[in-house]
Amino acid sequence: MAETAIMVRGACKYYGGNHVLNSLDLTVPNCCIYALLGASGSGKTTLLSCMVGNKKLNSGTIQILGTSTREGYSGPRVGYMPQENALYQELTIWETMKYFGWLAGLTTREISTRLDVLVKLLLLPHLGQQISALSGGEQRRISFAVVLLYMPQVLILDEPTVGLDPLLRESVWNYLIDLIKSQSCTIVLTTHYIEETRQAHKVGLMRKGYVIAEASPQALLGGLGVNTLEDVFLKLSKLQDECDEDGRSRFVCQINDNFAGCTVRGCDYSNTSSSSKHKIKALVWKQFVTLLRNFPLLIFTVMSSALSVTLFFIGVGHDPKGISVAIINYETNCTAFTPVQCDSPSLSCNYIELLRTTFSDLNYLPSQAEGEALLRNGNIHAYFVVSNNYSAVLRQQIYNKVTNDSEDSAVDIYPDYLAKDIAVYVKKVAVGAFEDFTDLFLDSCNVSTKLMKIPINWKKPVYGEKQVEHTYMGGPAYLLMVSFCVASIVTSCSILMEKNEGTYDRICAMGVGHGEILVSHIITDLCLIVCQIVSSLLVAFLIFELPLHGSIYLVVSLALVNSFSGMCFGYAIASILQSETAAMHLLSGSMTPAILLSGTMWPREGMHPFLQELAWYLPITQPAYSILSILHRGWGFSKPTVYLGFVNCFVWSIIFLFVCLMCLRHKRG
Ligand SMILES: Nc1ncnc2c1ncn2[C@@H]1O[C@H](COP(=O)(O)OP(=O)(O)OP(=O)(O)O)[C@@H](O)[C@H]1O
Repeated sequence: MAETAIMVRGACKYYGGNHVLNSLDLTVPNCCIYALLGASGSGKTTLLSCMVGNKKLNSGTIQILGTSTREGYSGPRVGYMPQENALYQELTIWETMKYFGWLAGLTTREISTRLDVLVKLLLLPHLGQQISALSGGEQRRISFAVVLLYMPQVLILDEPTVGLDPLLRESVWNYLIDLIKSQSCTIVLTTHYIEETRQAHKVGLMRKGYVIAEASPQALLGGLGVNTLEDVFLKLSKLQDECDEDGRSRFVCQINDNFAGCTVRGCDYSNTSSSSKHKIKALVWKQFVTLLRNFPLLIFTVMSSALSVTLFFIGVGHDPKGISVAIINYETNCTAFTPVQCDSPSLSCNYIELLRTTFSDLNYLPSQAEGEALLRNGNIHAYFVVSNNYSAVLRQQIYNKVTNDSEDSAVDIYPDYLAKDIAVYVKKVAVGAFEDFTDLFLDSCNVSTKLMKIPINWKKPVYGEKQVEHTYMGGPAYLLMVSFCVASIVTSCSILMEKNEGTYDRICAMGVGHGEILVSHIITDLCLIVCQIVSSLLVAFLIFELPLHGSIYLVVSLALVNSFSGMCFGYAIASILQSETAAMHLLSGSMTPAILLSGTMWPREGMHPFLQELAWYLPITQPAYSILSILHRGWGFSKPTVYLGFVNCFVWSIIFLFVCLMCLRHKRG
């Protein structure tokens, strides 16, 4: 077995113009504690992240136990304790240990046995306590216990003793020294407590992007003739600065050192490893436990689509109510109601009575000027003006079948066209009421009602009802839109939260693959999505009686594959971006055009030809046409409109998953 546990050669890492690692060399022999010292921001964490494979070097090599980290993560042979605690706040201490233990391939019994030792060593709190309820220091100890639990061959610890009291720090150091002796493991750690590294076998001093000296503490103290490691650091820093000022080649202090490490016998604990199946099982278990711990959020997530669909069915597509309309009737004041009579001098009252069935909020005004003022102030939606000899002229026009150019037989309507939908509705009601009124009038005069009919016959529609409400046309498409958006939000947030808590990197460093993490998320998120779809469809069909002429299986399958493509979109976003806020911005920025162009807000036929073409291939558009055809036309899978909806979802899912996997593989910053 190799005598060098970790070998770093010519490591370079930069962020823009900031050269954090500058051709750094470092050698960690087996069976030693290697303490990496350096000022804050000197690049210690960056180096450790590159060692465990969470970050990629721009150039240079890192070998851990003979394996290059460029070939991937080092797996459970290498344990990593990141600087942040990287724990799941919703889990209890015992669940945390079980989860990380399972990922490392331990059985529950082994976890329990080892935990007994760690509880005593690190004075861990009661195992049933939730991580979120622990203090910062307690969480730090749990984070440390996690890596000691599965006892890898190489432990990489980023500030393991920060936040611990001096007594505890001492017992931790004693434990680490015992580990080296009993398990012949190798430990690399960083710390800001310089003096505690006297107990390390080797100390590396890092400054300006590289290691300026690397030797045992005794050799460093003796070689530089000082009493403390603080003084060693100070002296070497000054020498490095002088060297830089003189423009000499870069400063490296060579110190003779006898520490040579040992030949690894092999760690008792380190030969555990977990199969993909077990890792996915552990990941899924953890996700379900965390979901259930956030029960109100879980319920809201599941019900959010159903809630939006409910609001859509209640609030969208219905005829406007409570429209306020004013009447200025110069013919008569309509005090007494009389049925329609052929020779009536107040036919306008009969027409107004028919209007009143729709416009219950109908006010009489004495003059047109008052109507105009009310309309301009936004107090009414329209006003109708009837001339003083309306009935006589209308009768003459209809009954004598003569064309009359007089305006007196017309009711003038003044609408507010800024509220265009309402103005159009007022027009529809006014025309409808007039048709009913002329029917009644002609009947009373024993004249055929056909006399006043427009010579167009609306026959029974091929699909749908004559009076179909927009709700039933827009509702299903809206359901798909909402479930796509909710799915992408849920999935992107679930991954990004894991990334930001540092747990993603931690489990990757343990050898859990991106694919395994993705599969586990797909399993959990799919369960959520199924619940969402079922609740939304139940609301649509059972409460709002959405008509269904086709196969319910096709509707459910389409809703599922559409949400699945939304999930994949969420994964792609989570793999490209780093924060939930950025993901929310991208989601809203990309979903709004997709929704606008989907044809549910406005027919695609009304768009610019280029947009029409583009919109057709976006997510949601084809599925929206597909679900409408299944629901209202009763079409089956053999119809292109139907199967293209499914094809669209599959193609987008594959594209999003591909983007996601590519980004996760190559984006190690
Ligand atoms: N993702 C990143 N993008 C840009 N700069 C980064 C990134 N990560 C780290 N850096 C920069 O790299 C430098 C080294 O950071 P690093 O966290 O490795 O320092 P450190 O020695 O571990 O500090 P500390 O002891 O305070 O933890 C810092 O200047 C930091 O701003």
